[in-house]
Amino acid sequence: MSRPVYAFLGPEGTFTEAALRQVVSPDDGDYRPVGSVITALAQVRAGEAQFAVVPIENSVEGGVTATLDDIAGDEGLQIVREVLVPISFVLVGRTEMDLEEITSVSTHSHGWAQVRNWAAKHLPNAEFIPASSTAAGARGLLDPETHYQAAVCSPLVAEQVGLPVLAQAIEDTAGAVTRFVVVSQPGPIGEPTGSDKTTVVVPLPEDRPGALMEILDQFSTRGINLSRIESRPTGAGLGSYFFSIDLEGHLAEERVSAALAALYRLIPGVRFLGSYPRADQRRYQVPEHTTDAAYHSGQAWVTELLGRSGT
Ligand SMILES: O=C(O)C(=O)C[C@]1(C(=O)O)C=C[C@@H](O)C=C1
Repeated sequence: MSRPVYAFLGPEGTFTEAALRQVVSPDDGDYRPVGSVITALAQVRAGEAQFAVVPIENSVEGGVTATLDDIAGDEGLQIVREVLVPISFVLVGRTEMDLEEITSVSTHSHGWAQVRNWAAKHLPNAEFIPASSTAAGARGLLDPETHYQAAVCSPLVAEQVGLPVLAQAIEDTAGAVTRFVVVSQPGPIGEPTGSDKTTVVVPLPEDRPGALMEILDQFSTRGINLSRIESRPTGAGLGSYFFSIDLEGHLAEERVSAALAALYRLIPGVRFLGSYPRADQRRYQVPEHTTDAAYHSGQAWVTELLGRSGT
C-alpha cells in the first residue's frame, strides 16, 4: 500500500518539519516539502497530498495569518491533530564575521518577529530580507549568488548546512512554542479522548449590536473554555470580520454539540474545522451542571414530561 503524503513548509530543517517528525516517521509517511503554507493546504484540497502540517499560532507572535485565513476559507479541510514545537533560534553566517559587519539577514517573517529586539540591539546595521522559511533563508547562504550574509534559523538547520553559528538562543522570549495542526480533507472525526479541542470559524454579522456577546454566551452558559479567539478580516471590506475560535472539548460532548447547534441557529455561516486531541493532554474542568451526565438527566426529565403531555 502506498504511504500517505504529508505536505509541509520546506525545505529540510524547518520548524514545520520538526512538527511533522512528531506525527509520522519518514518510514511511514512520504514527506513532501513545499514552498508555502498555502501550497501545502492546496495540495490537500486537490487530493495530491493526504495531509498538510502547518503552523497556526506562536506563543509570542500570535496567529499565523496565512494558515488562519486559508483554512477558514471553505469547508474543504479538517484539523485532525495538533503538535507543539519549542522554538529557539541561532544566527548563522556565510563566514565567521563580527555582528556589526552584517548588513543584511534573512529568515521567515514569523521568525524575525521573534528575534527583532535582539536584532535591534546586536545587528544595528542589518536589513531584514524575508525568506519563505527559516531553513530556506539559511540554505540560501550556500548559494554564492545570495546577497545577504546571515540567517536566523533553528539550531538543527545550522548543523545540517554546516555554516558558522554567530550567536545562539537569540529569541526575545525564552520558552516560546509554536503550535502546528495536521490537516486533511473532511472525513471521520476521531473519538473524544477527554482532552480535546474543537476549532470553529464564525463570521461576525455586521450591523448587529451585541453579536460578539451572543457568540460568547453560547460557550459561557455551557461552561466551555476558549483557548484561542482571534478576529480576522474576511477581505470583503472594512468592518467585515470572522472569528477563529478554539474551544476546550469535543463535538461528541453534549455541551459542545449543544453550543454549536445554538451557534448555527444564530449564525448559519458558522464552520466546523475539527475536534482533535490536545497535544499537551491537559484535562479540563467541566462545571458539574454541563457534564454529559447533567445533560442526559435534564433530557430524561423533559422526555418524561413530554410523555405525560401525550406528544
Ligand atoms: O520557517 C519555518 O521554519 C517554519 O516552520 C515556519 C514558522 C512559522 O510560520 O511560524 C514556524 C515556526 C517559527 O515560529 C517560525 C517560522
